[in-house]
Amino acid sequence: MYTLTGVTKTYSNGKKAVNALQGIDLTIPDGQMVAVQGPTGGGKSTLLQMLGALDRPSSGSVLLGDEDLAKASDSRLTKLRAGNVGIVFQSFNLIATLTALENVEAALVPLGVPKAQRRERATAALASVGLADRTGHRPAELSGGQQQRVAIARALVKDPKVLLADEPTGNLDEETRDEIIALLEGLWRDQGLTLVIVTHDSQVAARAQRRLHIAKGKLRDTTPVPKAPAQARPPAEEPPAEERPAWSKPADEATPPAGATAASPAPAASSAAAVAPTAAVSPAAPTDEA
Ligand SMILES: Nc1ncnc2c1ncn2[C@@H]1O[C@H](COP(=O)(O)OP(=O)(O)OP(=O)(O)O)[C@@H](O)[C@H]1O
Repeated sequence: MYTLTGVTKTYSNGKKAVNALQGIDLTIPDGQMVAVQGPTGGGKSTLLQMLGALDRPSSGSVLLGDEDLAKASDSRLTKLRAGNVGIVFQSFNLIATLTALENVEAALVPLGVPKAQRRERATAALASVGLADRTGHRPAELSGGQQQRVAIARALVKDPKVLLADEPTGNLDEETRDEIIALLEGLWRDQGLTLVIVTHDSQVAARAQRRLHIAKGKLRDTTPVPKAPAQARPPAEEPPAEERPAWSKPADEATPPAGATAASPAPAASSAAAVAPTAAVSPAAPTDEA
């Protein structure tokens, strides 16, 4: 689980300081799928860098579990990143001279995984993204969607708890975008990952359980609140005829003919209690619907 409290990030661009994050408070429970949207320069990538332990905040705390990433040493951050977090970028960031298998294996080198295991795990990771038959191809021999699959396999081969994706579909056509999002959703559901996707694409964001919006370094939770089902018109307040005093009954009702039944009470109003926006706050057990 992430707990961010009062997170700020200020960059100094020459003489001018840029407040990229301005007092972010955010909790992300384990296993939640979160989309982060917002205008260019709003602070999305900076937030992702904080979550991915790629950078430290200027102030505030970023807890991953109970470890404060803001206070961890450089070597500890590297370890935390390697063991817990997989990151996928818009531009794939694959090494051009290596095959798909070698690109994925390379992620395990800093973890000290022996060569034979690296090969085995990388082969399995590529199979899990549907590329079992492309392990020997170099990036230039793969389509954009396939390259992104390699990048996803490279992020997942470390068996992370968290997968962060910065515009993962930004360089892809619509059909490939849908395939990659379906793949990420499937991996999220099957592996119980926490998945945070930065995206400009509302259709991608709509798939997430939780939606955040960041502009000028300030964060808002914009998860849509589910609409309560349409309510039936409330029944008249009038009590059933048999409970009314005789003087209030219409003449033909006041003395029912023998054998006639009493008027039925009006149907009870449906108990359409408003549905709370659970997705915005609850831990996100991946569901079968996703
Ligand atoms: N390394 C850096 N040095 C200086 N300024 C930076 C740095 N990284 C980001 N910024 C500035 O911080 C602000 C937030 O940038 P960030 O990349 O987080 O925005 P973003 O929402 O991801 O934008 P985009 O959608 O264009 O990628 C911007 O004004 C940007 O210019």
